[in-house]
Amino acid sequence: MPLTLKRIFVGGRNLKRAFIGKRTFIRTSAATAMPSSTTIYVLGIGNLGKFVAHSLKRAHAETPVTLLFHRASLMSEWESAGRGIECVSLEGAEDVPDWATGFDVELLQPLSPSSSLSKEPIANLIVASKTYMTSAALGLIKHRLGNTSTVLFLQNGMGTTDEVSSSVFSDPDSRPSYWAGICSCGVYSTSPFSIVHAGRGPILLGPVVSKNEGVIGNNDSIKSNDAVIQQLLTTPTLEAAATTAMGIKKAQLQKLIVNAMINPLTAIFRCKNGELFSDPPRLALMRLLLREAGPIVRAILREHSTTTTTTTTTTTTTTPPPPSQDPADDESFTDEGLAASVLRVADNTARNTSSMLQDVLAGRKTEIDYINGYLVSEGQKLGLPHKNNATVVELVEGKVVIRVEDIQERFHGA
Ligand SMILES: CC(C)(CO)C(=O)C(=O)O
Repeated sequence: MPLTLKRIFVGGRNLKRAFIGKRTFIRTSAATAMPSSTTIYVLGIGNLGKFVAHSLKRAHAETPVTLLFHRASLMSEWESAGRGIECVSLEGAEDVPDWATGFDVELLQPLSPSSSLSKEPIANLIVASKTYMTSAALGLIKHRLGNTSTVLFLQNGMGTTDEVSSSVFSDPDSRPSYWAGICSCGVYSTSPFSIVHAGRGPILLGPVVSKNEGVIGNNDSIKSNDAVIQQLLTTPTLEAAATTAMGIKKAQLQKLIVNAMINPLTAIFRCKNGELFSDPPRLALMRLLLREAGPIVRAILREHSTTTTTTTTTTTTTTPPPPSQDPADDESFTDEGLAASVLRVADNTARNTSSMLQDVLAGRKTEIDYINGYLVSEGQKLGLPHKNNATVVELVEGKVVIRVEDIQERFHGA
C-alpha cells in the first residue's frame, strides 16, 4: 500500500459511519500493520478473563487474541509463565493441564514517560476486569474504541455499563455497542496465568439496553455476526448461547441476587458458601434482605421491558414477550423463586469461598458497591426500601465480622 493512501479501520462494518476526518481511525502510514478486525482484546486477566482467553485460543488458534495488562509487573509474570495460559479441567478424565499460547500482550500504562502506547483501533473487547476498575481501565483505551466496536462485559454485579456510558463514552454517537455475559461455570486461579476449570456451566450473552437510550451504541451494528460474539458462540468449552436484551437482563438480575445474598453474608459470617444457610437465623436474614431486593429487581425488570419492546433490533433475539406480559410476573422472580435460586447456587458451590470473602481475607477492595450497593442506589431511585442492604454494604466495607446473635441488633425487622 502506498504510504499516502488512507485506510479506514472500521471492522468491516458501518463503513459510512466511520469517523472519517474526525477520529484517529485513519492512518497515513503503511509502517504499522493494519489491525485485524478479528483481533479480540481481553481486559482483566482474572479467573474469567483467563478462562475465556484460553478457551478462545484453543478453539480458534487463528484468531488473534491480545491480553491487556493494567500493571507492568504482569509483563514479567507473563514471561515467567512461558507466555501462555494453563487450564486444568476437573471435568476431564485426568487433570492434565491444557496449555494455550500464541497470545499478544499489551500494557495499558506506559512503562516510562517516553514509552509509547498502542493506538490500534479495537473492534472487539471483552471486559473481565473487577467492576470498580472498569471505567478507569476503559478510559485508557477509549480513543481506540468507537461506535463500530463491540464491548462485552463479563463481570459480577451491575452498574458498570451505565457508569462507563456517563464517564467514558458520554457521547452516544461514538459509543461502542455493549453486550453482557453471565457465566455459571466455576473457575479459580492457582497462579497469575494458571486456572482450574472446576465446574461446567454455560455463558449467556445478550445485548445491553440502557434505561434512557435503548440499545447502547448503534442499533444497526448489534448483530449476531459481531466477531467477538460469533467466536464465543463457536467455542465449545464456553458453552455460550445468545439471548435477547430481556433474556440477559433477567440473567444479570438473577445473578445479582445470588451474589447479593451469598457474597456479603459469607464475608460477614466468614464461612464457605455451603455453610451459610444451614443456620436458620442466617437463612431468615437472607429472606429479610430479599424482601427489599425482590421488589427492586422486579421494578427494574418492568422498567426494562418498556425500553426493550420499543428499541431492540438485534438479530440474535428470539421473539420478545408481548408488551402486556409483565416480565416481573415470572415465577423465578418472586421472592420465593429468587430464594430458591440463591439456595441452589449455595448448594452447588458449597465448597467455594465466595469471591467477596476471598477479597476481604486478602485485604483487597470488594465489589460490594456493584452488588448490594447497586440494589441500594436503584432502591433510592425507585423509592423502594433498601435499608438492610445498605447495612450489608456498611458491614462489608468496614470488614466487620458478626455473630448470629448480633443479627437482630444490626438488621431492621430481623
Ligand atoms: C456464585 C458465587 C457466589 C460462587 O462463589 C460467586 O459468583 C462468587 O463467589 O462471586
